[in-house]
Amino acid sequence: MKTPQLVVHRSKELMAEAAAARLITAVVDAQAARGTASVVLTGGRNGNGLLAALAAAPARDAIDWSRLDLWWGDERFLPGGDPERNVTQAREALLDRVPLDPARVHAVPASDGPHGDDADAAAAAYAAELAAAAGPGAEVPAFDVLMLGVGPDTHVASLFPELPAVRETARTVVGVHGAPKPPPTRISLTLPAIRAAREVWLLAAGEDKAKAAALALSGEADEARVPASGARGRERTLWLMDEAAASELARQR
Ligand SMILES: O=C1O[C@H](COP(=O)(O)O)[C@@H](O)[C@H](O)[C@H]1O
Repeated sequence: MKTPQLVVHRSKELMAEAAAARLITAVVDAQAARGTASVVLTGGRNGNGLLAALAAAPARDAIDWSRLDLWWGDERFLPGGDPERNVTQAREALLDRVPLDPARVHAVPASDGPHGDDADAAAAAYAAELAAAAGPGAEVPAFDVLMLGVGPDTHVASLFPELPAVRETARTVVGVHGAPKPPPTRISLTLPAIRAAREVWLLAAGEDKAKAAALALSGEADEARVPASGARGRERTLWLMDEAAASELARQR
C-alpha cells in the first residue's frame, strides 16, 4: 500500500475549494479513460463542505453527471429523508442541483426501507448492490475516488476505534451497533472495501482533527485503535488538510 501524501491548505474553505477542483479533474479523467467514474462520498462537515464547494465551482459542468456512480462510505441508519442522513445532507449540498442519473445514485438503505430497522440486512443488501456493480472476481467496484472524513476519535466512515466493524475482514459492508457518535446504529464499508479504491482521500479540517491526524499519520498506529491509519488506496492515499488539522504534525517533526 502506498505511503499517504499530505496536502495542507491555509484554511478549511481553501481546502474544500481545492478538493472540489481536484475531484472535478479526477472524475473528468476517469470518464475520459473508462467512460464512467465512480466516487464514494463521505458524510460529516468536511465532506459536506467539499460538496458545497463543488456546487459553487463553475468547472463542475466539465463533469458528465449522467455517467457518474455515487456510493457512500457510511450512513447513519435513520428513516429516509432524515436531515441527519448523509445522503440527505449530500442532496442538499450538491446532488439535487446536478443532472445525475438517479439509477447511479446508490444511497444506503434507510431504517424505514425494505429491510425495516434491521441494519445488518440493510448492510447485506448494500454489499449485494456493490457486488453487482463490481467487475469479474471483485466484491466492490474499483472506485476512482473514495472520500472519508476523519473523526476527532480517528474514526473513518462508521468504523470506530475498537468496535467489531473495524476488524471485519470478510464482509464489505457491515451494520454498526453502539457507535459512540449518534446515531448509534450505522452502516459502513469495511477497511477491505475501502482499500479496493484506486484513490482514498481523507479530509481533515479544523483543530479538533489535529490529534487524530497526527496519530493516524504517525506510522505506528494499530488500525483497530486508529481506524484512519488503515484507510489506504491502491494507487494513492491523500490527506487533504487545513493548517489547523495539520498543527500537531508540525510538532511531531
Ligand atoms: O458521523 C460521521 O462523521 C464522520 C466525521 O464527521 P465530521 O463532521 O467530524 O467531519 C464522517 O466522516 C462520517 O461519514 C459520518 O457518518
